Amino acid sequence: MSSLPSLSALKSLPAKHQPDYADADEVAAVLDKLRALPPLVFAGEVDSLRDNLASVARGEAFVLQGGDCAETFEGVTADNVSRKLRVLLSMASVMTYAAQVPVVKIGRIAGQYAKPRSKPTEVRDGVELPSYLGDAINGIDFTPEARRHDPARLLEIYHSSAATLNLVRAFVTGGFADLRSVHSWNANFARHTNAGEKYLQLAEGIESALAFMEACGVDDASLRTVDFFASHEGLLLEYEHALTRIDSRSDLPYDTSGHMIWIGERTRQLDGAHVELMRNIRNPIGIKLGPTASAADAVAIADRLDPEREPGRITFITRVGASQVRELLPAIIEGVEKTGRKPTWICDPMHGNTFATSNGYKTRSFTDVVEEVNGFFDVHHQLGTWPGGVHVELTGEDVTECVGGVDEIDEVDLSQRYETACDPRLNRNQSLELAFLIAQRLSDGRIERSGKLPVPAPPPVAVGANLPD
Ligand SMILES: O=C[C@H](O)[C@H](O)COP(=O)(O)O
Ligand SMILES: C=C(OP(=O)(O)O)C(=O)O
Repeated sequence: MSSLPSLSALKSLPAKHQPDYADADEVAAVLDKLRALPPLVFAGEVDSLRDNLASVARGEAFVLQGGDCAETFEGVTADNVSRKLRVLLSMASVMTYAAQVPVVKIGRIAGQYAKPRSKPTEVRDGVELPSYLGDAINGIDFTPEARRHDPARLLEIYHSSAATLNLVRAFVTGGFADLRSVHSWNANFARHTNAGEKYLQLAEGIESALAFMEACGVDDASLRTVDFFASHEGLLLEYEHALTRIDSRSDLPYDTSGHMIWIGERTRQLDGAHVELMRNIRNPIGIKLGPTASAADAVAIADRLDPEREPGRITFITRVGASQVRELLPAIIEGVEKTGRKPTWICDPMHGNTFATSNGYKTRSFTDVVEEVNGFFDVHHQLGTWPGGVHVELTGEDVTECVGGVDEIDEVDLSQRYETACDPRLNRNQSLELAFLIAQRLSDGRIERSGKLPVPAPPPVAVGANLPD
C-alpha cells in the first residue's frame, strides 16, 4: 500500500458516475469543511471488521449486509433507522442459530447516498433533466433546481451519516439488541404472518435455546449488545477522499466515512480512480462482480487491491442474476481460489434480478432473489468453498416494491407503497422470510462449516474414583 494520492492525482484518472459541479470554488470550500470534521468511524473499528471478515473467509462466520438501495436525508429519523436495524438484527439472530457461527452484521447505512444510474438524464412529458443520482448529489423532485448537482449536499451526507451512526450505536448497545426482544420479533413473524408458520419449528428452537441459557444463568453482555458496522458504495471520489484520515497509531490512511467501502459493478475498472483510491485505504473493500466479470477480472482486481493477501481485506460480492448464477459463478470462484487466495464470498441476489413490470414499476421477484441465493449456496457446496454471506437491499417498512414472498405481493399491489428512491427493496416480511430460508440452507447439512468448535474432552477420572457401570 502506497500513500494516499492527492485528489487532483485521483481525478486525473478515468472515473465514471461522478457529479458535474458548476462551481469549482464552491466544491473546494465544502471539501475544506469536510476535511476539518471529525472521523465518522474509527480505525480500530475498521480493523475489527477486517478481522471479522477474515474469520468469514476461513468459514468461521457468516455476513449479513443490508439496508436501503439509496438512503435519503429525509429518512434519517429514529423510527426509520430503528425499524431497519430491527429487521437486520432479527435476520441475523435466525441465521446465527442456524449456522451456529457468528453473523457479522453490516448495514448499507450511514453513507449510502450516491447512486450510479443507467442513464445520465430522465425525460418526462418531453422535458429532459439530469437523472436523480442520490441525495448526495441532487434532489429527487423533477425540477431543474432539484436536479442541479449541488456540492453543499456533501456536507449533508456527513451530518446525516453522523446522526444515523449515533442512533445505531445507541440502539445496539442500549438494550435494543437484546436477543430476547430480537427473538420476539421473529416469533411474531413466524406465528402471525401468512405462511410464516412454516418457520415455527425454527423459531421455537431459538426460543428453547434462549430458555435453556436463561435457566443456566447465562446473562452475558453479548446477549444484550452487538457489533454493528456501516458500509456504502465508495462512489464519490471527493467525499471519500476528504473523509480519509491518517491513523495516528499506524500512520496509514483509513476512509473514516464507513467501516467497509465497496466498489460498484460500474466503477471497478483496474486503471480507474475508484480502484486507485480503494487500493490506498486500509478499510476492508467489497468488490461487486456482475455477469460480465471473468475470473481473470476478479484475480486482477484482487492483486491490485490486496497484493499482500491480507486476511479480511477483500470481499467479492457476486450479483450475476438468478438465471446465470449456476453457470457463471463456478469459474469465477475456481479462478480466484486456484491462485491460493481465500477472499470472503458474498451473494447480492438483488442487482442481477431487476426488471420492469407492465405497469411501469422497477421491481424484483422474491422467487428470483431466493433462487440466486440457492444457486450461490449450491455452487459453493459443489466447490467446497464457504458461502460467506448475503448482501440485500431491504427496509424495515411494509413497502410494496418487490413482488412475491409471504404476503404474495403482486404487480398490481406495487402502487400501494412504492417508496424507494432508486431500486426496489425487500420489505420487512420478505426480509425475514429470506432469513428463515437462508437459515434452513445453513442448517440442512448441505453447507459444511469449517469453523466448528472442538468438543472439549471430558475431564479425567481421578484415580480410585468409582467408574460408571
Ligand atoms: O443500485 C444500482 C443502480 O444504481 C441502479 O440499479 C440503477 O438504476 P437505473 O437503471 O434505474 O438507473
Ligand atoms: C449500485 C449497486 O450495485 P451494483 O454496483 O452491483 O450495480 C448498489 O449496490 O447500490
